[in-house]
Amino acid sequence: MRAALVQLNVSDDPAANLPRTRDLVRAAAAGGAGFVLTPEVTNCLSSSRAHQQAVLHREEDDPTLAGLRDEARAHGVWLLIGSLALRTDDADGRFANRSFLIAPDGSVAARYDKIHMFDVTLSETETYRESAGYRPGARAVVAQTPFGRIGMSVCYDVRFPHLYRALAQAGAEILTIPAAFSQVTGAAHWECLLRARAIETGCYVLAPAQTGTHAAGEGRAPRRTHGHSLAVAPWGEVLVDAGTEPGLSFVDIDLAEVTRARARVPALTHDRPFEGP
Ligand SMILES: O=C(O)CNC(=O)[C@H](CS)NC(=O)CCC(=O)C(=O)O
Repeated sequence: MRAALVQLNVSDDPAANLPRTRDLVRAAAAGGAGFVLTPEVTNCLSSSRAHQQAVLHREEDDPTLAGLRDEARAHGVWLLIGSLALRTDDADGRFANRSFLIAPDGSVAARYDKIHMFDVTLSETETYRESAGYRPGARAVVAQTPFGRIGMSVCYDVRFPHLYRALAQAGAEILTIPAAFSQVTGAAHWECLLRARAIETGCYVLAPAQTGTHAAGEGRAPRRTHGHSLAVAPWGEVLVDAGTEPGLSFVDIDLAEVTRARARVPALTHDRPFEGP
């Protein structure tokens, strides 16, 4: 099975982003991919709550979701929409950071709300308060496809290894980790974290990423993301690194590699109870 990682440089204008994303999904299908993956916040990357209020939709009427479901159906591909920023009915007005698995008939096969919120002060000039704008999820999701079971996650989740252990122990063979990783932490941690999650679980890791400079809204410095969409094999080798330009990367998935890695080092079955600390 061939997968394609779509690397994007989205703006804060969902209507401008969608045609570019559709073109890349179409090109991925034309290139033989049966599974296409897009990054976190495929519809809109914005740090301005006011702007998000103006341009974001609910799941039921989100044009990016509708357009990409059409694209999956038109080409008969499985599609992981890394995430969409969506309105919710929450009283506090927070959005959902929701990942979707779309089946080749265009239906929603699974959805996952990002659990861990990036509330981090990287420096005096770079702070993130994701939980102020987004409502965290509270449910881990494994979804069945004809080419393997998918353990879903988003971006900052990658720093919480117990989530991935739970996904793998629940049957996941492919972990999806779509991201909009910051340039600073990406340079320091991204590849290492992704390879560790693959090695610990004996899963493929597919991590489509945002890249480059993004508009940030009034009075804020532009956001910079790391790029380097990555595919990692269950034994830990990097199979594909997309660099920093938007575009497509293809990778072949063979579930026999999952079996082989886990047979060589069956750590996933060696958990032991312990007291303390
Ligand atoms: O804000 C949005 O609209 C979309 N969400 C994101 O870009 C999120 C939260 S700010 N980014 C991350 O989780 C980066 C994690 C990261 O960089 C790390 O773990 O080092």
